[in-house]
Amino acid sequence: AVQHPLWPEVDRVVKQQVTMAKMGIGECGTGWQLFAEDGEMKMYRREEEVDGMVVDPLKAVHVVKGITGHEVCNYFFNPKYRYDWETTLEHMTVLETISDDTMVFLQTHKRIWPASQRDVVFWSHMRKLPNGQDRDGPDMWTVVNNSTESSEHPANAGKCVRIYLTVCLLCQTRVHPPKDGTPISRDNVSCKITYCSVVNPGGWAPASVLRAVYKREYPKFLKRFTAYVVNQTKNQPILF
Ligand SMILES: CCCCCc1ccc(-c2ccc(S(=O)(=O)CCO)cc2)cc1[C@H]1C[C@H]1c1ccccn1
Repeated sequence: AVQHPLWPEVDRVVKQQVTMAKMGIGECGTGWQLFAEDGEMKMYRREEEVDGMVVDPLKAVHVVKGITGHEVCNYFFNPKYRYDWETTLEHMTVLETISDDTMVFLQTHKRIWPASQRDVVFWSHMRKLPNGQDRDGPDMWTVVNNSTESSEHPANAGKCVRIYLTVCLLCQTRVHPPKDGTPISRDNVSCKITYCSVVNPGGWAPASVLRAVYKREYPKFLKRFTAYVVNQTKNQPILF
């Protein structure tokens, strides 16, 4: 089949992001600080500035009972659910559907005082990853979101400042088969979620404001999103 012009970039960025997401916090270089913890959820960030702008990379690890990696990635990737869990979203448009697992989005996010409102254009790709090592282990699933250009929606043409991001959601399903050989239920599955993101806020915003926003928004986002998936799937057959 004819390749979409974005495909080589999608494939390269997905492989690069999954490799980094698989690395433990210790292997990801130095300077990571734990900045939020809530039960199984641990959030780390590294303080980094590019041209005087805060672009702190973020890495969160969470283990959620009762859901699978395939289910988590479906609810993160599929636009029809996004308004349900993405609280900072003001508007979302699907600019292009490249395939059933690759789409291009335009999103405007709610303004965060005193900074100006932001928007973002990104491709989003969902993929099942071969479970290299232990053959019979459950698969891993990922969604990678990466900023891209759009000639119809040039950066900073309207009221919004364009932000640039790379996000990787990497999910590993864990099954704990019941001792008595009864069929597997949601009590026997859990999902290890690794969420990595680097957001360049585009135009200038005070470092103190950005860091306060990230500190507040990221834990809220991951807790709300995972609770949403648990609630959506609880009475449905398990999707491995
Ligand atoms: C002055 C603030 C400038 C930056 C505002 C802003 C915009 C978009 C985003 C963002 C855009 C996409 C994603 S995603 O993971 O791809 C899911 C799809 O929506 C994630 C986060 C983040 C933030 C920063 C608030 C911070 C923040 C952090 C987690 C959630 C919401 N807001």
